[in-house]
Amino acid sequence: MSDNIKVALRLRRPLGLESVDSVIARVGTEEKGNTIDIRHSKKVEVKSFQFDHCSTYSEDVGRDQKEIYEQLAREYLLHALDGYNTCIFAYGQTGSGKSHTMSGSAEYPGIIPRLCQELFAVRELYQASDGQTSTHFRIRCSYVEIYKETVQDLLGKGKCRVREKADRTTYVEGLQDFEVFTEQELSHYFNLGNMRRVIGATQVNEQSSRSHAIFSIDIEQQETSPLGHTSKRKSSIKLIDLAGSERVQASKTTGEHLKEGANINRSLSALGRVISMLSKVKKPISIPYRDSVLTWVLKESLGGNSKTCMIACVSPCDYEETMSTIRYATLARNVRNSAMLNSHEISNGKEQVQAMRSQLEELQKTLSRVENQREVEDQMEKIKLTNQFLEARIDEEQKLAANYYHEWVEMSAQRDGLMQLLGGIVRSTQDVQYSQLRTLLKQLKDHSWEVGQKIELYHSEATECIKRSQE
Ligand SMILES: Nc1ncnc2c1ncn2[C@@H]1O[C@H](COP(=O)(O)OP(=O)(O)OP(=O)(O)O)[C@@H](O)[C@H]1O
Repeated sequence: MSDNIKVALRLRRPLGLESVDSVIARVGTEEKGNTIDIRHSKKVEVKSFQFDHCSTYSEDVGRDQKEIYEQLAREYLLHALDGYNTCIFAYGQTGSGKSHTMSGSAEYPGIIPRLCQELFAVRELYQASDGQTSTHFRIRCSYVEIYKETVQDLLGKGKCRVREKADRTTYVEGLQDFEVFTEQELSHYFNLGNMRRVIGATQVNEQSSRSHAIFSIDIEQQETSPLGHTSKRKSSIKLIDLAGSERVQASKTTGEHLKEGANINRSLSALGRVISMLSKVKKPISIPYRDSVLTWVLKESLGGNSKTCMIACVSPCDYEETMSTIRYATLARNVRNSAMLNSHEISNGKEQVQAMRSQLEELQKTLSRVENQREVEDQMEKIKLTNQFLEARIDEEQKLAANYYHEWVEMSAQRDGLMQLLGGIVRSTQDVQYSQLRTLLKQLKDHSWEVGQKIELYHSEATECIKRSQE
C-alpha cells in the first residue's frame, strides 16, 4: 500500500525565560483545521501552514500527552498489529519537546511508554477475546543510538555496523535484541537504554539528547484457527527521538560540544536531503541514504516498507528555527512510502487440510475394523451367555441332589429320633414308677425314723421313770 509520510506538528508551551508576549506561533482553531500560524516579530504578515495533524498546549500537561498518543501514535501500534512496519520520529530544534513527546517523564509519560503499555493490553485482549482463534505473541526489543556517526547498542556491547541485505534493506549487525513477556520488562529495557544515552546541556536545554535514539519493538503474531490453520504476521515499530538541531552561532558552543553539534547537524542535513529527493514527483534513481548513518539505518522508514509518522516539534518563540522545522516538515509530507503487509509466512491451510483428510481416512479404517471386531464380540457374548445359563442349570441340579440327600439324612435322623423316643417312652414309664417307689420308700424310711425316735424317747423316758422310781 502506497501512502505518504504523515506529518504532525506539535507546538511546545513557553518555558523559562520565554514570555507569552514573544510567542510567534499559534495553532489554528478547530474550524481552520490542522494549521499553524507563524508571525515574525518585526513583520505584520502571518504565514499559515497545514499539516496532517497539529497540536498545541493547554494548562493540563498530562492531558496533552494523552491526546498526542491517542490522536496520533495509537494508529501506528494498530498498523503494526495488522502486520505493517511502522515508524514514528520526532524532529525539531534542541529544546523543542522531542524527548517530552517520545519518552516524557514518570509524571507525564510520552508516546513510547504509552505504546508499550497498550501493546501488552492489546495482547491480553487478543488472547482472551476469541475462544476460537488462539494468538501467540513474540515481542522483542532493541535500542541503539547514533552518536558522532557511530551506532552504539544501548542494551548490548558497544559499537555496531550497519549492513545491507540481499533484498537491499539495511540492518544493524550484531545488535542484541531481547524477548519480553511483560510491559514491565519492555519498559525496563527502554529505561536502561535511556540511562546509557549521551546527554549534555545546550543553551536551551539542560538535559539535551546528544544522539539520535532508535527504540525498536519487533512483534510476531502466530494465529491458529480451530481447524489448525496457522498464519504469521511480523512487524517492527521504530520509535525515534532525534538529536536536536542547533544554530552554532546562537548556541555559542565550543570544543567537544561544537563537534557534537556539527555531527548532529550533518546527519540532520543528510536526512533533509533524502526527504527532499524522496518528495520530488520524479524521484532520482539514487537516493543518498549512505550519506549518513542515520539515513542508512532509516532507509526502510523513509520511502520504503513502512508506515511512517514525523512529529515536527517547534518552540513557540524561535522564528528562525521554527520556520526551518516547518520547511523540513512540509517537504516530508510529499514522501511516499510503500508499506507492505508482512504476512508472507501465512500458510493457506492446504497442508493442514491434506493432513486432516488422511487422518480422517485412517479413522474410517479403524472404525470398520472395530465394527468387524464388534460382530465377533457379539457372538462371543452370546456363547458366554449360553455357558453361563448351562453352568447355572448344573448348579441347580447339584443343589437339588444335595437337597434330596439332606432330606434323606434328615428323615433318617427323624426315624432314629422316633426309635429313641419310643425307647425313651418305655424307659421313662419305668423311671416314673421307680421314683414313686423311691418316694414311698423314702416316706417309709422317714416314718420309721420318726417311729424309731419316738421309741427311743419313750425308752429314755421309761428309763428315767424307772430310775426315779428306784431312787
Ligand atoms: N509540551 C510541553 N509541555 C510542557 N513541557 C514541555 C513540553 N515540551 C517540552 N517541554 C519541556 O521542555 C524541556 C525541553 O524539552 P525536551 O527535552 O523534550 O526537548 P528536546 O527537543 O528533546 O531537546 P534536545 O534535542 O536538546 O534533546 C523539558 O524540560 C520538557 O519537559
